Amino acid sequence: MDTYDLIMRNAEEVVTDEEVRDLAADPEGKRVYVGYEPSGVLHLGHLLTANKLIDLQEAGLDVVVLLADVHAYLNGKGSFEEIRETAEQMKAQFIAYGLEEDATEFVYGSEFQLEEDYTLDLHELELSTTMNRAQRAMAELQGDETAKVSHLVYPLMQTLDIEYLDLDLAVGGLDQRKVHMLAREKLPELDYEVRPCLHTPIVADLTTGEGKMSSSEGVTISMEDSTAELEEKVNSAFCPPTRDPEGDLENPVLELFEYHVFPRFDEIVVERPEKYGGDLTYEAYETLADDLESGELHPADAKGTLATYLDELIAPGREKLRELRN
Ligand SMILES: N[C@@H](Cc1ccc(O)cc1)C(=O)O
Repeated sequence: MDTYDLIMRNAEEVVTDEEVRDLAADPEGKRVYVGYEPSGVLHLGHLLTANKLIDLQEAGLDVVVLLADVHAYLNGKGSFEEIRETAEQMKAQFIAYGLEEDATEFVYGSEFQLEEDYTLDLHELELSTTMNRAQRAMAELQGDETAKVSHLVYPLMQTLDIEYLDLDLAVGGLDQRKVHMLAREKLPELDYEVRPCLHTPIVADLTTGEGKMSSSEGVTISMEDSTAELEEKVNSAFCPPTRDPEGDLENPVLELFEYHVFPRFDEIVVERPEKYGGDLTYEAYETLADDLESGELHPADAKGTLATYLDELIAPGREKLRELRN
C-alpha cells in the first residue's frame, strides 16, 4: 500500500485532501497526534484512532499521543491526581495494544499548557472568539444549560495544542470535526499555520446498528471484557446479511471487521466444520462482506470469528490492566 493509501485507510474524511497528499509525498519527520481525555479503560472507540496511529507510524510519521489531563479536568473528570493516575494506565494499555513505545511520544497536556506563552495565546483566542462560536465547536454542548466556561476554553486549548505540539496532522473521531474546523479558522489569526485533519468513522451501536457505539449508552467492547463477555456481546450483535441495512442502520459486525480486524491481521480464518464447507480464509474486508451478502458466510460464523479476533486484539491490554490493578 502506498503512503497516501495507508494514511487514508478507514478514514471517514480528511480536510483537505490536497494537504494530506502533500504530507504523504514527504512523510519523514512529520508529526501527527491524537489527544485523549484519560479514562480508565480503553474501549473500541479509542482503538479506532489508535489503529490509525499505528497505520501512520507504519507510513513513517512521528506519532504523538496527548494525554489530555487539563482537558479532562476542564471537562469535570476529577482531580488532577486522579486524572494522571488514569492517564498512566491508559498509556500502558496503548503500548500493550501495539503503539510502539520507542516510536511514540506520550505527552501530558499539563507539561506545556500551563506555560506563559501558551496561556497568553489562549487569552488572545478567548478575546477573539465569541461564546457562541466556541459553543458551536462543542457539538455535545448544544442547548446544555449547565455547560461551564471551562467547556468554552476547552476547544480553544485543543486549537493551540496543534501549534504547541508542532504537528503536521491532527487525527480524531468524526466527533472532533467541529473543534478541528475551529482550529483551522483560528490558528491563522495568531499567525500560525493551518494543519490538515483526519477523522475516523464512528461505529454504530452493536445491538441495534443505530447511531454510535458509546460507553455511556448501549454496549461497547473494552479491554475490561473477558473472553466470555466479549463473545456474548458479539453474539447478540445486530448482523443482517447485508452491508446496507434499511434506513439509517449500519451493520456493526461488518464495521468491526473493517475498522478493527482487517487493519491488524493479514488473514482472517473463519473456522467451519467440513460438513458446512470447511474453513474460509479472507485477506480483504470486501471479500468477507461479499460472502456475508451472498449467504456463503453465515452471520453466526461471522460473529464467532469476530469475537475470536477482537479477543486477540484486546488480550494484551486486558493483561496489562490486570497487572496494573494487582
Ligand atoms: N477532545 C478530545 C480530547 C482532546 C483534547 C485535547 C486535544 O488537543 C485533542 C483531543 C476528546 O473528546 O476526547
